[in-house]
Formats: sequence, structure tokens, C-alpha cells
Amino acid sequence: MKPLVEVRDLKMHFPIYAGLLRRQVGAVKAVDGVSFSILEGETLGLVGESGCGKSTCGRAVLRLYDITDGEIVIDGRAIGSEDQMSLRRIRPTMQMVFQDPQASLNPRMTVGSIIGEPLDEHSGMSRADKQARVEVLMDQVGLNRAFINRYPHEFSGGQRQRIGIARALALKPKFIVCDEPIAALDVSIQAQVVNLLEELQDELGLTYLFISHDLSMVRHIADRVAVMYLGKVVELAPRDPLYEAPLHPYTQALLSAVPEPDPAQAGRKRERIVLQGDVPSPANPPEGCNFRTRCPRATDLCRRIDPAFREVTPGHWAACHLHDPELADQMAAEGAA
Ligand SMILES: Nc1ncnc2c1ncn2[C@@H]1O[C@H](COP(=O)(O)OP(=O)(O)OP(=O)(O)O)[C@@H](O)[C@H]1O
Repeated sequence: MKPLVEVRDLKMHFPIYAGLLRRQVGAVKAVDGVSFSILEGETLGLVGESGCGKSTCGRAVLRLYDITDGEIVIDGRAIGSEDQMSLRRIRPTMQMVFQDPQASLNPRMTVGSIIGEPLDEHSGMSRADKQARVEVLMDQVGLNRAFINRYPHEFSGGQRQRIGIARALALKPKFIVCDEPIAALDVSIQAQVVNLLEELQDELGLTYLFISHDLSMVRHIADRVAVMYLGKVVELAPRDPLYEAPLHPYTQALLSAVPEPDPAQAGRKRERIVLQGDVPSPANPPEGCNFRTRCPRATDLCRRIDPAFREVTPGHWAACHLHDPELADQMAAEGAA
């Protein structure tokens, strides 16, 4: 299978201005050199603590920002430096489902107009065709067609997220960025929305970038998982190797805090790794490895050299000197000293 999405060395830096003349005095490096690809029909999970750059990365990939640097190829088309006018033509291919359905739906529009709005902008359909398409979309996401003239406040949180999903599907996209799509929902309905996303993926052959801080949910839905820390992907692997044998000390720490889902394995408790200190500011990341200030395994080498993102075993990538055959001995020697 070929990649539908390819991202190379993506950077999204937000300028910081100060003073009366509003001079640029620095930049928040929210995404700072991220690379990954997503195969057609695949779900790539993107995880990490709050503020590590997940949402910015998702939005930048869809070119909701003018990116600072990097290449983005979606469905064979390089869009990294396209202007907003040319992007309009490819917009239907790529869509986003947002975290907070309440905030992303216009309260004064009916459900039918919300779901059908992208069709007005892009397809020039007749009223009757549009109504028919909206009804099909409502069926697809499990909303009763009879509610087409109701307003968002008349629906529950889970149903509102279904409206957001129907709207994202209106133009038959191939790629959807799901940005914490269940974080604002009751735990009791989170699984229903995730199941819906999975069913739609099978039915329509969709490709997902699934952003979440919920590692258990990502384990359920993702085929491969990328772990972000302070603007960079520090580990990327197929789901099972990532969860069962994480290589990067940051991934190990994140996973050590997740309860074991399988009762048969519950006895095999992981040792909890508590990270010291706060996440440094992305405006001023540490030199060398940016995780070193919180890493229990860091040595002086990590201050001196920024670890390369390398393929340690086939398909399993990590940015850590511990897994660099040329530096691992030096790490061990420095660690013991
Ligand atoms: N428009 C912006 N201007 C300046 N800084 C921004 C902007 N958007 C995001 N940031 C900063 O970029 C960093 C990454 O934010 P981002 O929202 O991408 O992280 P996240 O991992 O998605 O976190 P969360 O789960 O809390 O949304 C943060 O330090 C944030 O304050």
C-alpha cells in the first residue's frame, strides 16, 4: 500500500513579538522538524502530553497554517507551499474533526445546513441533491434524518460530535485529522464515537491522523503510533511494539502511567516512571536532546548532541542515543560515571 500522507521535516514556529514596535523577539517552536507518513486506510495515532504540539501538527498538515518549513504531500500532491487559493481545490480531500463539537458548530444553523455547508462552498449541487446527500450523511453517522431541521443545542454531546463527523465527510474526503475527537465527551459515549470512526474508515477507506492524549484509546484505534515531545516526534512504531517494548525513555514514562487494560496481564505491573520537572518552553527548548532535562537516563552526551531519529528495528524509529549503536557504549560509560 502506498502512503496517502507524507510529511517531511515539518516546522511550525509562531513568532513572539514584544515592545512598542512589535519586533519579533523569538518564536514558539510548536512543531520543530516532524516527519511521518500514513498509508492509505491506515490510522496513525499522535500522542504526547498537553502542549507538546499535537494539534498544531494536525492543523499544519492540513495547511490551516502557513507553515514555517517542510514538505507535505497528500494524495500525490505537494501542498507545503501552495497558497490558500490553490489549496481550496484540494481541501475536499482532507478534513478535520475537532475536539469540542459544541464550539465548532454554529448554534444558529440547523443540522442540515451545518452538514451541507461544505457542499455549498465546493460542489454547486441543487437544493434537492444537497438535501439527499445530507440525509445519506446523517444515516452514515447514525443520526435520525427526521432531525434535519433541529439546532445543535437540541442534541447530546455524542450526537453533536456525529454532526461534526457528518460535516467532515460531506465532500468525500480521503484523509481526516481527528483532533481529540472524544476528549470532551462522557466516558460512556467515547467508545461509541470511536467505533463509529472505525466503521466509517472500513466503509469509506478513510485514512486518519488520530490525535489524543489518551494512550489506551489510541492503542485501540491506531495501526501505528507517533509519540511527540516538545515539538518533535521522539518515537514511531507499529502499535504493539510501541506499547509492549517502547524504546524511548519518554514513551516508557508515558506508558508506565497507563493502567494495564488486560486483566490477565494486570499482575505484570510496569514500574511507574515519574518524570521530574515541567515541560520546558517550546520558545526556548534545551540544546541537544530536548527531553534530557526530564530524562532519567540522560548523560552529558545528551546535552552535547541532538539524537538522530533512526530506525532501530524495521519500522520502529526512535530519537535516543541509547539506541544508536555508535553512541550506546559512550552513554553507558557516561551513565556509570
Ligand atoms: N497560534 C499560536 N500562537 C502561539 N503559540 C501557539 C499557537 N498555537 C499553539 N501554540 C503553542 O504551541 C505549543 C503547542 O501547542 P498545541 O496546542 O499544538 O499542543 P497540544 O499537544 O495539542 O496540546 P493540547 O492537547 O493541550 O491542545 C504550545 O506551547 C502552545 O502554547
